[in-house]
Amino acid sequence: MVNFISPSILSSDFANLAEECYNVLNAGGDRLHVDVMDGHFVPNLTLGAPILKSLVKRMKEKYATNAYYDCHLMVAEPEKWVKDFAAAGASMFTFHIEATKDPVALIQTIRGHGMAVGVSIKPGTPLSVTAGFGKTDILSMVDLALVMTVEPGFGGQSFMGDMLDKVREIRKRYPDLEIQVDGGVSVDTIKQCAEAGANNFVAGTAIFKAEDWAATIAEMKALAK
Ligand SMILES: O=C(CO)[C@H](O)[C@H](O)COP(=O)(O)O
Ligand SMILES: [Co+2]
Repeated sequence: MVNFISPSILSSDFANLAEECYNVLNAGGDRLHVDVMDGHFVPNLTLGAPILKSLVKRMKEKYATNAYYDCHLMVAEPEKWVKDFAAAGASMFTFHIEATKDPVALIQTIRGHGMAVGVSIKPGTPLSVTAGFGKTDILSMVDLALVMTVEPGFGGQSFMGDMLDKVREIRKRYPDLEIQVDGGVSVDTIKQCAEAGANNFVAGTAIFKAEDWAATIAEMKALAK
């Protein structure tokens, strides 16, 4: 299975966002993880589709780069933002299972707008919730499952190792599904994530606050093999 390192731009210098994104991809980052927070679903505010749109445009025009924009929507009513994120250039739209009443319809809407679909689950939410929306398990309908390894809302928090039980359970049931872990992932914690079955590793602080981004990403990749 292919592994991805997804640098979380939450820990980048927002005043130099495009340059930071270009540099982190050059340092070996595979996909850009864009944390969208609305001050309701989580107690923090970050960025929305207008900033993503400017970033996508600058990356194309200045750096000739078509990056993969993995957008993690930590928002209430994610349905409201599908159209805007698609228009802004999002590659993947990951919503929280706790934030919607009708994930099946939401998944169809996201796909209808040409984006890949991810579903995310907070630490306190049992995995069984994803099976509670009719006959079909939500995990069988998506491209990616995001297991939060911190309480969503802020970068720089401590990794919650007990969340890896969810990763193991998903991997057992879905051998080919992309499984992302997000929160506190670093050179110290990535190996256990990979061993549990994750193949997509979000890291903000661990990369952007490191002195040598390329060396850190290379080390993370080696540990995840
Ligand atoms: O979704 C998130 C927080 O809600 C971030 O993606 C995550 O916290 C990454 O930051 P760090 O690697 O610093 O923990
Ligand atoms: Co995130």
